[in-house]
Amino acid sequence: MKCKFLFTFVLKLQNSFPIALCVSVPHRNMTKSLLNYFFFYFCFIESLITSQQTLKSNMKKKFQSVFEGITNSGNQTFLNQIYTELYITEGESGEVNNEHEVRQIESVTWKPERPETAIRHEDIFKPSPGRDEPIRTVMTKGVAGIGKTVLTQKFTLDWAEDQTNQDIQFMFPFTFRELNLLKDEQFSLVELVHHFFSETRGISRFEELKVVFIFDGLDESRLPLDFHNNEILTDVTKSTSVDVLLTNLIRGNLLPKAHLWITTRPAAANRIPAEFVGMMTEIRGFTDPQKDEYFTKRFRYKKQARMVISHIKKSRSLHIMCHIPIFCWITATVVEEMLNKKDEEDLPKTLTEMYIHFLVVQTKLKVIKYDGGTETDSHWSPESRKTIESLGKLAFDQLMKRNLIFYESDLAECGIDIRAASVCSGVFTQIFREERGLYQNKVFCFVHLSVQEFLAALHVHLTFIKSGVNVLAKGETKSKVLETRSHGSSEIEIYQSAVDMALESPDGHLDLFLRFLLGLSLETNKRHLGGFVAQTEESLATNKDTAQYIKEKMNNDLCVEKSINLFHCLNELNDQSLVEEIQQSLQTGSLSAHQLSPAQWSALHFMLLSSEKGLETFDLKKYSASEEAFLKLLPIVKSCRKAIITLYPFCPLRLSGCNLSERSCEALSSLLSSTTSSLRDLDLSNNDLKDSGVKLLCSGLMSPDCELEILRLSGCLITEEGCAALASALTVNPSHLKELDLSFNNPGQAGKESLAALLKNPSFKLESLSMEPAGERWLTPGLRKYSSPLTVDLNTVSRLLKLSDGNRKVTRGEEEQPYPDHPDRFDLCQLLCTDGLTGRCYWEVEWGGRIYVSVSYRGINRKGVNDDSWFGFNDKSWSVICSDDGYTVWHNGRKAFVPVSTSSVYGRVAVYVDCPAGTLSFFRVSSETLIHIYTFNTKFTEPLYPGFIWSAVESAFNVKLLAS
Ligand SMILES: Nc1ncnc2c1ncn2[C@@H]1O[C@H](COP(=O)(O)OP(=O)(O)OP(=O)(O)O)[C@@H](O)[C@H]1O
Repeated sequence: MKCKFLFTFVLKLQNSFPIALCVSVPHRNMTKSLLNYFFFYFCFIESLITSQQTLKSNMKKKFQSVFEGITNSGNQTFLNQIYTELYITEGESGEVNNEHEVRQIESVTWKPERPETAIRHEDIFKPSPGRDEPIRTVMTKGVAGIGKTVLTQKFTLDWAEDQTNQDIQFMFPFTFRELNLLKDEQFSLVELVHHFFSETRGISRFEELKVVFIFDGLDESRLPLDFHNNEILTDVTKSTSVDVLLTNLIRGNLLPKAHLWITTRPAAANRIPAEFVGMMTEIRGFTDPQKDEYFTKRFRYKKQARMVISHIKKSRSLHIMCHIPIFCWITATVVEEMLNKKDEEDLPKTLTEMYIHFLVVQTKLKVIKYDGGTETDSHWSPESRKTIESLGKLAFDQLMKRNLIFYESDLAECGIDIRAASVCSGVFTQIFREERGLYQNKVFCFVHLSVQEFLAALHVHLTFIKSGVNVLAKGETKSKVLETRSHGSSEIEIYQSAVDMALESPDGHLDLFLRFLLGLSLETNKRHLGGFVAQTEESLATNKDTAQYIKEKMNNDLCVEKSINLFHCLNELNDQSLVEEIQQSLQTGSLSAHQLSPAQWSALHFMLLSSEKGLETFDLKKYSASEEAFLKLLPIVKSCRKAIITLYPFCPLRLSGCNLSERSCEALSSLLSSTTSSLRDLDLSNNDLKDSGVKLLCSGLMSPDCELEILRLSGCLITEEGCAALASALTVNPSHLKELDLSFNNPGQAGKESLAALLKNPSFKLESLSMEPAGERWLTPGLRKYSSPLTVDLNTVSRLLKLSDGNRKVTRGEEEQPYPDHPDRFDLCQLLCTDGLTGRCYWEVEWGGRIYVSVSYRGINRKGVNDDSWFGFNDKSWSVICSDDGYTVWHNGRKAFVPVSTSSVYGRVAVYVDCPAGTLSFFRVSSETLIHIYTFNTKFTEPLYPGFIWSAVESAFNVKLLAS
């Protein structure tokens, strides 16, 4: 058809309704009908704009304030005033997570595997780099109280206030909680929208509009969401059940161009098949700076904010929990009330303490606000006791059934009638909240799952104190407990059964409950509850027994998460023994893998992860030079480069001389190829990795995600084959590795050439390649390849020492020996060997009695009996003292290590020194195995000389130099 007239209108009526019309009119007569058409069209646009503006204005009113449990008392908290940016990440993982939700926030530091791209909330639908197509469905998961609802609220409010996402024409925020109430109703999609958003009643089609549907709280959905069996529906005007509507909307059968945002707690994320989720995001909570920001916003006075921040930083448990915004709010509520009356020192330090104060604050508020009482009146009136008791029972019963939301019938089961419940929720608004759904149905929930867990634990205590019944016991045992109560053994049974129950739960849903239960058993905490919970006599002894029981459980092979929770439990019981043990070992030197029990391992994990300073370099030898230790500490190795708390992304990984084998290479390879690995510097020297280990490592090295710059493989038993594997891995991934150390291996001519060629090739980043010394000699396993024979320097030998066995054995003599005068001779009972060491050297000696095995600069003082000449007591020498008290390491008069007693008066020690690297290591030798004692890291400025001291006049004290 030929075009006679062509009208082109480009109208921009309103930001979100840009209209471009390009109309060709085939005939002049058609102009009238065209104008008619425009008239109707503009009316339609105008009605859209009006609907949008009314909707925005209503949303502004609805979402400008946030529910914080105080709506009933008339106060308002403005969202924009308190809103603190959250750390949201994009992650592909749609995996089901069965862990307890509160514990997951702690374990974020343990799971840095998933890809991490931080996203700002307003960009949730924007395509991420490398992805062009728009995202239809975004799912955001996050644990209870992490801020999912607040986030969707902020997203909607920003839109309604014309701040962000103005290309979106309509936003429809739904909650599953409300949708549950329409479970048995029939609607078309359009009717459902009209039902909740009456402002849009003038609009009958949404296909051509840019709309966003938000569905908050999938975990609370009581709709079946049966994606497999629900009928297919494509007509937005056809009536059906809400469940069918939702499954079809999510599948994209209805409104395929709409955007969907679904939020959920992690455990329910899999209720929507992964194929219908375009992008998975996760709210990780507040980072450390965001926690500070939250408290700074929350408190009117800066001084108060500073005090709270410094207080929570002192307490590990509180600081971790403040990742969760709702816990920040609980902390702020409690601290605000207490700061007026108490010093910072008296503020709650453990989780249980914090929740007890929360309860006390709420109960006091009730006395003042609702009962007309004053601050000095007792807050534990019979009514408030009764209320707390009923809530406790409800909390416990529902927790055992895993219910977080309760209906009238649930309350009736606990003997709470609906009227009383309304009173509870009206009075203790911050503890128990009443949700009013459509049609005035009432649903109840605790303001946070942790509050339910706390009240449930309180219920267990109260029931036991009142009636002697252990509500955790089943059937017969319950009454047995009642009988045995008088014998004083039943209280501990409660704690033991709670520990067992928590350990049996696969998803840890009783973990926090257990922490509270144990926390409540402390006398100090009972005192905080001031008479509400009676004190029992045997508590102190019981606590000790419970702590012992927990430690025994920790020695069973538990998963990391479980033992971490038990560790928190010990903290609640005020039992610091495990931490102290580890702290002492760390302060004084090294930990041996063979000495650590599983419980101590958890303690070490916990302490490393909680280190406030973070890890700048991870040096495995500091903890334990063993493969077992490496594999156990791998989560920390990973977390030291990606974590919310300790962010040192480029920390070098020192694993030299740690007895690692192929097993570790596999783990390292996956670390190198993980998308989140920011490992740049890896030192694997002096591990017997062999070619097979290097090949495994190469698969990580060639991954496009590996950005390693420095790799040290010196003394790793590598031959031509390993070098070839390295050369081909670098050919695949040539752009990162700058430094490769392959000295003390046997690369052969071919190996040397293949790698040297890369050095010359400009397309490779490689700048430094060390391959000397090289040769067959370096294929001897372990450090013995560096063996160097020792020769006693006869001019240095004290006259108190006697030589025998061709000068290889030295004994403390009873009489002075007639050695000639010499300026190098020691007055002290010690000697030095002849050759000054400058490279890598290793030697072994047998000792008997009490002997110092040392290295020293030649310039050490020879005359007189003073610290200047005594090995280990000046800055020129280093010693390990070997005796039946154990091994102690000394330098410059300072003791570096106090290990457990050896209770043996003779033994074998090995010394390894790498002069250029500045490392000096001492080992105990037990059936040819080297057990690491201590490593000094320093800078040697002169050649080193091996030496020995005999510290007492005992002829049995001797040193035997072992042949290499
Ligand atoms: N970004 C934020 N800034 C300030 N406070 C916040 C923020 N997010 C959450 N909060 C606080 O935490 C409380 C709980 O948040 P919210 O209800 O959004 O959690 P949720 O993840 O939806 O939890 P649930 O899964 O239990 O429904 C809020 O009432 C508010 O006090």
